Amino acid sequence: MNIVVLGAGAWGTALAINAAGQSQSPHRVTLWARDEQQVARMRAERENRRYLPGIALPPGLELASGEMDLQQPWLADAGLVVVGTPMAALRGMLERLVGCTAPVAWLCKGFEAPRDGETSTGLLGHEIRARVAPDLSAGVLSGPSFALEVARGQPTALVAASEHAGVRDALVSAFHGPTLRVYANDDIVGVEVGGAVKNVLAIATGLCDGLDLGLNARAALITRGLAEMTRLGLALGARAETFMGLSGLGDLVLTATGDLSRNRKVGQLLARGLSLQQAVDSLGHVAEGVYSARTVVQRAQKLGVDMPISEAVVALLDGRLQPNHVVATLMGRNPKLEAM
Ligand SMILES: NC(=O)c1ccc[n+]([C@@H]2O[C@H](COP(=O)([O-])OP(=O)(O)OC[C@H]3O[C@@H](n4cnc5c(N)ncnc54)[C@H](O)[C@@H]3O)[C@@H](O)[C@H]2O)c1
Ligand SMILES: O=P(O)(O)OC[C@H](O)CO
Repeated sequence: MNIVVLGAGAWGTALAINAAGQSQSPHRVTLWARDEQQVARMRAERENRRYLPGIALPPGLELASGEMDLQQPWLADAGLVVVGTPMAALRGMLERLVGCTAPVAWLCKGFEAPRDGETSTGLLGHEIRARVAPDLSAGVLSGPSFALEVARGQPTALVAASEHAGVRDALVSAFHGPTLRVYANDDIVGVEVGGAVKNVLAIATGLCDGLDLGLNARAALITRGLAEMTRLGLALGARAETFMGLSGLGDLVLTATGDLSRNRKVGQLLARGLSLQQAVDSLGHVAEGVYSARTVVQRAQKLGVDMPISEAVVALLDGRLQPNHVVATLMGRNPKLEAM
């Protein structure tokens, strides 16, 4: 299969390395970045030092830069197009892929920021696709996966979610291999809600751990976070069992506890007294929870869904709640039934 990965950040590069680097890989893999200088350096160094330092690009991995449109020769015969940009760039990429006949999958996890102020709320990837490129066969590749571990070939399980069987099958054919298991799921709503909300919850557990509040508190945040993620997902039409899977519980546990997480790191840095801007600037990578948190809460409120942890994260990010008051605020709420 001819696989094209658009966006050479940490995750796009890691997946491209994985697909191109398998011994006797049946795939031809092209990694595209908009930054021509970055691609020139990657060609010279055979490494993506800015986003994935210390990992060699396999000899067979091809690199491309410049305009991204369907006329480009490296895109014309693609069997699968993977969009590896942050959520903020997904709409623009899908607009440029209108007319593409190959399956398309994005890797980003989050809600797009609202587009016209107070009147709209941010969208998940499949909702953007339905508006700008309804004829594309598309889906998402998600699940618990730190880019560095995938690039190193450490064992990982992902989930390919789409309403189109052809997209799920293409993702499995492209990436399932000795170190990656790719499961298929037709509940794209559930998979996308899990991927978006876990980033917000990881900010909360990063804060909790940064303040040394203990393992009990972290377990409580993860468990009650899973409950609120599930409530939002059900209200948006997802299936409950998806939240017990890779993109729900799996990615929540990884991101909320793993020190490779950028979202968790934001919480830890806020606990140390850094401002949000300082925390975001120090990462050098996108932390989608920072941009999705408000939308998670807005959409939950519109649907009448209670999401107290996400609300506390928004208050923290907005500066309305001081770091050392977040967990006390959550603990101070009235008792309730666990099932609610
Ligand atoms: N890093 C991970 O471990 C990981 C794992 C799973 C999912 N994700 C998700 O994948 C997405 C990308 O994450 P990442 O870690 O690769 O981010 P990153 O910050 O490492 O890199 C983002 C890349 O996107 C490029 N980009 C930004 N806007 C663009 C545009 N308009 N056009 C083209 N390229 C653009 C940047 O130049 C950069 O190369 C995020 O939504 C993230 O949540 C990341
Ligand atoms: O580093 P984070 O917090 O963006 O998380 C990366 C992946 O989404 C983990 O699955």
